[in-house]
Amino acid sequence: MTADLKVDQHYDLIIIGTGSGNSIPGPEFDDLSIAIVEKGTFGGTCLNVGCIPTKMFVHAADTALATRQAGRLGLSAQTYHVDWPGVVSRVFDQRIDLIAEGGEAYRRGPETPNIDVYDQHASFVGERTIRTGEHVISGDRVIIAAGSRPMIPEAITESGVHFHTNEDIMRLPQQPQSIIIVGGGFIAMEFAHVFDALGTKVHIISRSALMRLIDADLGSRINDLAVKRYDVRVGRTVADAVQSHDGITVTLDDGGSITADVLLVATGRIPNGDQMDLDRGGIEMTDDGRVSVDEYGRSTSAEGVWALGDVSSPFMLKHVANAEMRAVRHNLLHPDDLQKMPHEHIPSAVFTNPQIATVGLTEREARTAGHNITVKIQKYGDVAYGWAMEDTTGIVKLIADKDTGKLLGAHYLGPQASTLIQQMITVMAFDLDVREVATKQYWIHPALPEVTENALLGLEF
Ligand SMILES: Cc1cc2nc3c(=O)[nH]c(=O)nc-3n(C[C@H](O)[C@H](O)[C@H](O)COP(=O)(O)OP(=O)(O)OC[C@H]3O[C@@H](n4cnc5c(N)ncnc54)[C@H](O)[C@@H]3O)c2cc1C
Ligand SMILES: NC(=O)c1ccc[n+]([C@@H]2O[C@H](COP(=O)([O-])OP(=O)(O)OC[C@H]3O[C@@H](n4cnc5c(N)ncnc54)[C@H](O)[C@@H]3O)[C@@H](O)[C@H]2O)c1
Repeated sequence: MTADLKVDQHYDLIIIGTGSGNSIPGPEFDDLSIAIVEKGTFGGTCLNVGCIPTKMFVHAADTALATRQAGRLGLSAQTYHVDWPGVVSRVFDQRIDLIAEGGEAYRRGPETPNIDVYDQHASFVGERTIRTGEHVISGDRVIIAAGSRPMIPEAITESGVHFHTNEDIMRLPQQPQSIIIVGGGFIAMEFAHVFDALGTKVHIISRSALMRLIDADLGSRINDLAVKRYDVRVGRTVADAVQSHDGITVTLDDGGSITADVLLVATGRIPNGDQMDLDRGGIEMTDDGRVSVDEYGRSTSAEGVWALGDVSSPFMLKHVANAEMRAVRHNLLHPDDLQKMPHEHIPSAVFTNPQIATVGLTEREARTAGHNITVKIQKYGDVAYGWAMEDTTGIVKLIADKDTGKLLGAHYLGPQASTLIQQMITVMAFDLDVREVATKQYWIHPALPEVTENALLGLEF
């Protein structure tokens, strides 16, 4: 396949993508020649346009919203001014961009002399052979860690209007007065909170209910809360869009229309394998567009090729990409002692307001799986710290197996959900019996985890 190709350089290892892929080469790899190929900004999605900058915006938004809601605590407070360019500069100029630049300089510099960096798009031209810009390089082993990109509905691309995604919305030069967000999942919910809390009028258009895959008891509350803050159009999609003096006017599939300053598209993400001529490398894809790997991260069709993270994983989350990276790194170093990709009890959190966090099965999934279940929904407002916060909407929902005492699912909607859930992640990871978890440890009084304690005590066996 590669016989008639002139290969400029051969490496022991090629890594495509510097998100989680960049964490593979540690000291154990110092005696290997390594090529890292990154066509975009060093550090990938999470660092540059994903998890980290969004949460830096969310923290500012949480502060602004807490100020807006301070009246319920008997305080009179107000956010007088949002210095949007200042927020953007704090996030990017003072933090993110420095980290990305430092990461690239480190890989290009004298500390990692065994590593060459290529900065052009990589595509396969043969078995474990890649073209990147003018170079053709080959490797004994290749790791595809090329991530994913935003999926844009055809009606929007065809309309020709200027739209934003997570890749540029956080670098807008000025805060918009109004924004249309298309999508009702993780990204839409986080940005809707950010913009609304900072004073932008938010319109959401979502084909499905907001957070469609969440447990139904949380889902109904999330959707009820959202309509109080945003103009929400669920069950709708975009039929057309036009640019005008006033901004962008989107026509919905029911004939309605919305005009706003800017348009943000957050309708899901596509793994990037489809842009890499994988077939020329003999690399199979799954029906839903991911690089096909076995439970150890090896390509199911191409010897010596591995994949990890969004490009191959069923879970598009950074902690999963990192965990898969650790498994693949171990497997490269210990071919006789392979570790499985850790895909059990994967938690996630959405940093909207109120926060959402979930691990394990929803009630419906637990019932469908045939478990004999016990369920408890505990309100934040029924524990002391919930009173302190005057919380009226937060809940914890726990689902356990009545026969075994094991936790099947934990779902939080409310302040600090992403932190509170960590105890339930531990319970599932270590397969603890919830009856003991409730009673055989101290719970600090009157701290917020008492909401979890009460939920556990409320499970009936
Ligand atoms: C707005 C947003 C917020 C998010 N927030 C969270 C969160 O709070 N928590 C969480 O767990 N997850 C979050 N995620 C998901 C998380 O960012 C991803 O799951 C994670 O970054 C995937 O890592 P990766 O290494 O697989 O891919 P990436 O980090 O995307 O890295 C892939 C790299 O490969 C490069 N590349 C792609 N194709 C090629 C090619 N052909 N040649 C050369 N280089 C190539 C890309 O430029 C990119 O730098 C968020 C995602 C988004 C978009
Ligand atoms: N905090 C986090 O962990 C975090 C944050 C952001 C993103 N992520 C990851 O990134 C992934 C992608 O996020 P996302 O929000 O883009 O996708 P998503 O899959 O979470 O949600 C997509 C939403 O877009 C809607 N939609 C799809 N096509 C549409 C159309 N044509 N018109 C109107 N609505 C449409 C869907 O109904 C759904 O509500 C997430 O699934 C998650 O894995 C994680």
